[in-house]
Amino acid sequence: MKLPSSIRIIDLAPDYPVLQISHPLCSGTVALHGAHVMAWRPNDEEEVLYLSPQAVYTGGVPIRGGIPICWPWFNAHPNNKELPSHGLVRNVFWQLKGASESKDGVTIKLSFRKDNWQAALTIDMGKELVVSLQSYNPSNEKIKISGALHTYLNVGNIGQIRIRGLEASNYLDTVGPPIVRKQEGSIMFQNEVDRIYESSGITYLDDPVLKRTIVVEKSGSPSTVIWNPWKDKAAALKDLPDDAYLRFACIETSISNQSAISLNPADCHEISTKIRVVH
Ligand SMILES: O=P(O)(O)OC[C@H]1O[C@@H](O)[C@H](O)[C@@H](O)[C@@H]1O
Repeated sequence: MKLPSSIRIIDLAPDYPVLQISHPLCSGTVALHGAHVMAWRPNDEEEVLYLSPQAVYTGGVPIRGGIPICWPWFNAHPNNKELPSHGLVRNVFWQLKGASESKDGVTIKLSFRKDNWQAALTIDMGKELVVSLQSYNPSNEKIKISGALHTYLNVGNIGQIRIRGLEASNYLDTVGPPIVRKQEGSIMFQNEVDRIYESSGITYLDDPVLKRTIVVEKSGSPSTVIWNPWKDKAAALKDLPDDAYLRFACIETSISNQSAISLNPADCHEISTKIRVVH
């Protein structure tokens, strides 16, 4: 495939191709492995996504940071614990289907198919980042899908950020025995946070250290996951520096397993996340 001048392909590791985007409006990196947006920033901004300096670039290993695509289920499989966490597609190479550029940015298209699981991802990168995941049902039977666009956002200091937009939403708190709670006010981080909010609304991450607000809009997604592993869990993750929990918060455009979507034969469902920075 002939790539436009603002996109070039390099091997980050042997047999590990990534697309490097260098456009007048933005720069970024997309791995074919996992159809993974590893980095993105408008050219006048600091990096918007957090990418672990200890991320592993080998087939079969999910990349820590950026935007992992969790699909067709979220976290542990709902009834088969032997299957990989967060689905089938974050640790395999996707097919590159298209790459184009315009004055507004670049568009990259990737696809995945294994048996009756078929998905496509469109990445629009410019002053905003839009990632859209289409799930298809190529089979003759109804299938169920859930998952997440598991976005790691780069922050100045986790202890000083605040997430708005989920006030008054119910959430499933999964730190300890799962329990439903109601959000009071905005979210601040003082320990591990692992929550599935019932919300299809916009969220705002206010960062007084980097002096910016990251706005996350979404569609096709009935739940928003907020995650930070905090100190002990971060230390247990080999592909994350011990103190890296201070540097990111995940706001995940998701479909929880509880609200999995049924797809009839030939049906398609799209979830999409749109990220921008405001000052
Ligand atoms: O370590 P993984 O498989 O990438 O998962 C990271 C986290 O992903 C989040 O989406 C989940 O809510 C957490 O429970 C999980 O720990």
